[in-house]
Amino acid sequence: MAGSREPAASRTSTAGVLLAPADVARVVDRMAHQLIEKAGDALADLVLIGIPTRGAPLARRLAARVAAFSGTAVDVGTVDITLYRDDLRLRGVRALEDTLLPAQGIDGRLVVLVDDVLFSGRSVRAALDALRDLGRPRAVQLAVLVDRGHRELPIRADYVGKNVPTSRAQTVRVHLAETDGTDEVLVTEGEGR
Ligand SMILES: O=P(O)(O)OC[C@H]1O[C@H](OP(=O)(O)OP(=O)(O)O)[C@H](O)[C@@H]1O
Ligand SMILES: O=c1cc[nH]c(=O)[nH]1
Repeated sequence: MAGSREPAASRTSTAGVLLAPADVARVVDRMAHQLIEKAGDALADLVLIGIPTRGAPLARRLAARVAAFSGTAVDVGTVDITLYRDDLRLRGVRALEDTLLPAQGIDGRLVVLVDDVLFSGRSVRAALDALRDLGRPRAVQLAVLVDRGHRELPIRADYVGKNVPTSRAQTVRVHLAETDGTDEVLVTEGEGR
């Protein structure tokens, strides 16, 4: 019917477990294959830089899977975005995280920023600002396990594990074995991030 719309309920996810451990493993493997395919001959130049907290173990996992599938070792690192956030004053004091770069650095290389959730895009913007102080990559791309929409900046991911339609009132929680004891992605109601 002209002008008809999907009911609102079908445009958001139902609260609960969105990805179980096996799903997370499958999604990470798919992203690793996509990284290999898109990097092509530049695979040896690839550096996966995780955004703490959970982007860091995610980057290490992706690197391990890329190496397992391609036979090419991939450099990993982490970038602390704490002091680059535009909501520093709103969020209060947070401990600084590690910024760890591979020995070769990032100049002239293909850097893929890795995070667990992409929401407003402000964490990624902060990571881009932090990278600017660390070197000059040939190109920077973005890989996220979950894109939940609601961008507030012109930022999009090059690799998305799962697109999850959400309402603003919902929260997406990613748990990883390294930080939380298990792998899962949850959608919860009403935490209002
Ligand atoms: O696109 P955005 O609106 O910036 O939201 C996404 C960010 O939010 C979460 O981090 P959070 O700041 O909650 O810290 P954490 O990683 O330490 O949990 C998540 O890990 C992303 O980094
Ligand atoms: O739902 C959200 C929003 C921002 N960051 C998260 O980790 N989850």
